[in-house]
Amino acid sequence: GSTWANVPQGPPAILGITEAFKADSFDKKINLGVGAYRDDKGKPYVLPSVRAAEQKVVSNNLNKEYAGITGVPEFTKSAAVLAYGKDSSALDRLVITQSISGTGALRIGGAFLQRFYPGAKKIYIPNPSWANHGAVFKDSGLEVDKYRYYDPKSIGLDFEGMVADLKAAPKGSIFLFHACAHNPTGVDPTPEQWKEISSVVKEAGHYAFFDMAYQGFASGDTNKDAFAVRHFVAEGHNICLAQSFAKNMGLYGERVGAFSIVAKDAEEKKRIDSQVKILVRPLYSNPPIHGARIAAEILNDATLHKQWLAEVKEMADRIITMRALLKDNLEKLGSKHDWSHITSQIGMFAYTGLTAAQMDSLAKEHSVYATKDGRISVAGITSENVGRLAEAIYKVKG
Ligand SMILES: Cc1[nH+]cc(COP(=O)(O)O)c(CN[C@@H](CCC(=O)O)C(=O)O)c1O
Repeated sequence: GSTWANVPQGPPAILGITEAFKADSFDKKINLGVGAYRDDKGKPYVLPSVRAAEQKVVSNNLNKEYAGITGVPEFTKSAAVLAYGKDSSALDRLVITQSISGTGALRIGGAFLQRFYPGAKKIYIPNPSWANHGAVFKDSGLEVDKYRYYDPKSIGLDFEGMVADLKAAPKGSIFLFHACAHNPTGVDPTPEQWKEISSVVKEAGHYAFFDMAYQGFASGDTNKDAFAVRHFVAEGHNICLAQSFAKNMGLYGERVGAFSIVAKDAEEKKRIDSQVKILVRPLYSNPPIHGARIAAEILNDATLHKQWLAEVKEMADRIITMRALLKDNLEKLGSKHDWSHITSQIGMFAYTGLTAAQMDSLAKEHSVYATKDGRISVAGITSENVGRLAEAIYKVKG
């Protein structure tokens, strides 16, 4: 028999929605599946600041030699400042390595925790969380458990449940937090709630792992979106952090990210840094240089940095405008439901509260494609399709 006779058929991945969308011949079909920004014409958007930075990189005529194991230093140094803030006490005790975007950063983090975390090799992720979190940490060799996060009744944060689960977990547990723009719900703790979460985490001696895949893309302000990360560090949590530049710089396919660990001091930083290198070397040896060079140009050149901030704010503002338009259209159609969650949620996604069956009807009867959990990528909404989208939602939910 064949070598691979025992390989089972797996379920379709998240990107399966895109296949169904592509197969649909209806000319007004709408894809609200994948978490990638689209402009008001529904087209992928390459930020002008990214194009300009890329021109600069190309004109520098650099060679194509290997980067070091931890990547392009001009990138990792500036990514650290972006996340932690230029005056952060973390910067001189920070271990940071470039990664294969956010996913790669999470994977390095999971693998490092599996090797060296002194407590239980188990990570608690929010319920619900990004579809890939469970698999990334499971494949890292960690046990994965969930903490209460989303409240279907209020279509908001189950803050009491979250705090209760933080308190109930064994002391010194690892918790994963979305720094901003929670995926898939778009529901974030308020700054006040983050302060409470930080003290509960400190009280219980838990370890905080932040996933910041949308810095700047959530509110349009990179500092505001980094509040939770910076508050935790200021409160003395030596966190670890996964950064992605897929969305806020539109560098999706360039796979630009970073993984960092805040160490106690310079001596600890040296030890951790050596072990991160030992972990990364046999994984992929060293990361791709082109995207990191583009990101470094943007972050390190004052003019490009300013231009980029304006463009990332523009993307965030378009998303916020589409949220308001969808809510208004639903109300104009006469829907009696409270749709305030559509505008109170933040970031790429809106958790509509629609059931899997209703999401199925959206696809089958209305050619609107999104994941079964009721998540829609707001970036897929345009001023041209928002009316039809509202009608479709009104028809399946009322
Ligand atoms: C919270 C979160 N963390 C990490 C990542 C990883 O991104 P990257 O830097 O590209 O490795 C994503 C992308 N999630 C959106 C993109 C598609 C995907 O799932 O992947 C999404 O949920 O649609 C996240 O939403």
